[in-house]
Amino acid sequence: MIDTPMFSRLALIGFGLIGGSIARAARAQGLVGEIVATARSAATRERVQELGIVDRVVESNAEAVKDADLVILCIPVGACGAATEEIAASLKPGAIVSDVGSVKAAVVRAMAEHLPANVHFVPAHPVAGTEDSGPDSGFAELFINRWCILTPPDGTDADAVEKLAAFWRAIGANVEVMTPEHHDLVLAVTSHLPHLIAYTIVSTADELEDVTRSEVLKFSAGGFRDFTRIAASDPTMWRDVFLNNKDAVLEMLGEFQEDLSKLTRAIRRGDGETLFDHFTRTRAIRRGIVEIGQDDAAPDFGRKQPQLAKKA
Ligand SMILES: NC(=O)C1=CN([C@@H]2O[C@H](COP(=O)(O)OP(=O)(O)OC[C@H]3O[C@@H](n4cnc5c(N)ncnc54)[C@H](O)[C@@H]3O)[C@@H](O)[C@H]2O)C=CC1
Ligand SMILES: O=C(O)C(=O)Cc1ccc(O)cc1
Repeated sequence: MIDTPMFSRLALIGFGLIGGSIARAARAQGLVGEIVATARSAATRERVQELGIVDRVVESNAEAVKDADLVILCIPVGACGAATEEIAASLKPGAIVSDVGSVKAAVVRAMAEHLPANVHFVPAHPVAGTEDSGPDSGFAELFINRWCILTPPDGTDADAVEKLAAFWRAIGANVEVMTPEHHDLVLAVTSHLPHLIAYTIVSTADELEDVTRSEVLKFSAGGFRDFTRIAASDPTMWRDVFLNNKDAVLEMLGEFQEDLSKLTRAIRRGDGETLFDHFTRTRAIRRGIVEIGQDDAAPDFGRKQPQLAKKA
C-alpha cells in the first residue's frame, strides 16, 4: 500500500475480466486518485456502475480518457486500433497509454498509428487470467505472482516505462520487458497453441458418435477437465488472438505437428522406447518449471489463493 496515488486519474476502456481486475486491485492498493471506466454496451456500463468499483462510468471512449494520466485499453486485441483512433484527440499530453492484449506486434502497430507524439505508449500483457469474462469476473488478486510483459517501442521514455512497471508491481505482478515480436513467439507456444489444442480436443470428443456428451464430462480425468475449462474461454478474444498472431502461431503449430507425427509413428510401430524417452524428457521439463517457481498451471482451488493487502 502506498500513501500518494501513482496516477491521479486512471481511464479503463473495456471492463471485463482484466479491466475489472485492474480496477479492483488499483483501488485496493490506493494507486490511483480516480478511476473512470467505459464499456461498449449500455448493459455493461450499468453493471459497472452497480458494482461501485470505479468513480465514474462514461458513455464514450473519448470522454473516458479526458485528463487521465494513465489510459489502459482492456478490450479484445482486434478492437484496439479503432479504439485508439477514437481517443487520440482527447488524450492528455504526457499521459501513459497502455493495453493488456494477449498479442503484441499487430496491436502495437494498430495503436501506434493513431497516437499523438505527446503521449507515452507502453504496451503491456499481464500473463494472468481465467476462462471467465465480463465485469463480474474480475478480482483484485489476479495478478499476484504472475508476469506482466511490457513491450515499449524503441525510444519510449524510460521514466514512463518504469512508472507503468511500478504500477503493475504494486498490484502484485513481476515485470519483464521484451520486444513485441519475441513476446508473440513465446506466447504462441506457451498460451495460444495450448488454447487451440483445447478448443480442438473438446470438439473432437464431443463429435464422437459412440461417446455421449454426458460421458465426455463424466469420465474425464483431470487432463480433459482442464481442456474443457480452457475451451470455455471467450470466443471473441481468442478469435482475435489467432487472427493477430497468425505467423507465430502457424510456426509453432508446424513444430507441434512434427512432434505429434513422431509420437503417432512411435505408437503405430509399438516403439515404447521413443514414447518412454519423450515422456521422461517432458516430466523433467515440468519438474524444472515447478522448481523455479514458474508453475502457471490451471488454478488449484484447493491451494490457498494469494491475497492483496487491504487498503487501510
Ligand atoms: N481473459 C484472459 O484470461 C486474459 C485476457 N487478456 C487480454 O485482455 C483483453 C480483455 O480481455 P478480457 O478482460 O478477458 O475480456 P472480457 O470479455 O472480459 O472484457 C472485454 C471488454 O471489452 C469490451 N469490448 C468488446 N469488444 C469491444 C469492441 N469491439 N470495442 C470496444 N470494446 C469492446 C467488452 O464490452 C468488455 O467490456 C484482451 O485483449 C485479452 O487478449 C490478457 C490476459 C489474460
Ligand atoms: O485461463 C488460463 O489458463 C489462461 O491461460 C488465461 C490467460 C489467457 C490469455 C492470456 O493472454 C493470459 C492468460
